[in-house]
Amino acid sequence: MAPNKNGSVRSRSPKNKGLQRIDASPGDVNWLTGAPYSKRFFDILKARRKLPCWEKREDAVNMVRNNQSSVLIGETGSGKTTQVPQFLLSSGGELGSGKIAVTQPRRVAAMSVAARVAQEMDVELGQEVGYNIRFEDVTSEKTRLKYMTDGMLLRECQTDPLMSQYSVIILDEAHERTLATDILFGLLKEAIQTPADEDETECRAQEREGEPEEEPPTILERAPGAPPLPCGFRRFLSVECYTNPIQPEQSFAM
Ligand SMILES: Nc1ncnc2c1ncn2[C@@H]1O[C@H](COP(=O)(O)OP(=O)(O)OP(=O)(O)O)[C@@H](O)[C@H]1O
Repeated sequence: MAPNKNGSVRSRSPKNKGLQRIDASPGDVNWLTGAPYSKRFFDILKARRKLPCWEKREDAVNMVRNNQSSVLIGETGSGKTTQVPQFLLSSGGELGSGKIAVTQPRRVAAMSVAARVAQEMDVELGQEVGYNIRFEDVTSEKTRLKYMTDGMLLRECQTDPLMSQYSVIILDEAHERTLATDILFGLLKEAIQTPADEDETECRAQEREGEPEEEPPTILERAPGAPPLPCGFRRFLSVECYTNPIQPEQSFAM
């Protein structure tokens, strides 16, 4: 990659037009608000372009677009939490048609990541990017990207089991196996169940016959049909992305 006239390095432009707009140039306006971008936006963008996930942005979008459930694996600090939701939102189409939820096991993480992403997108926290933790809902009607504790999403499921306001649900820090995230796995799996998934689950059950001890399902097994997208890093952490195309005519038994 060669430095451009501003001295910054820009990676190969993705084919997806929505993704092209997050790699803004001076003079562009914010695709979310229509306002001119601030100087801070471009300072942060320079750093974002160097994150490992940035290079994989088109792959990440295609993976989530083409699969009902996906697993993203990358080393800590590679941009899974802050970047990938932005890629999905900006890519548009079905993925950007509803809100994007990103769960965090901890309240502080939900708040601080939302604040960081709001800065990166050059929007006011609580507007296009917000967070929802117990006793604190910093979102608005404009909110497209919502960081929230896994407990809050679980609570929402009680009144909306299909999580119909979301086009994508990302269960972040899934390896931590909090009770709420584990229950969400089950609820999401129910919500997106298809005959193909059932076949695959059945195959796995047959493969396991005769094994001396049942191993707990791994993250990959809990997201059937999900091809993992490795980013080639030293240490594996996981983010899980579930697309939930809104199909109001279908009813699911929960
Ligand atoms: N609040 C912040 N202030 C400044 N930089 C930040 C902040 N949050 C994240 N970053 C930067 O963004 C990069 C990507 O962070 P992000 O949380 O998306 O990574 P991650 O792959 O999700 O990591 P982890 O697996 O540890 O959750 C970090 O390397 C860091 O440089």
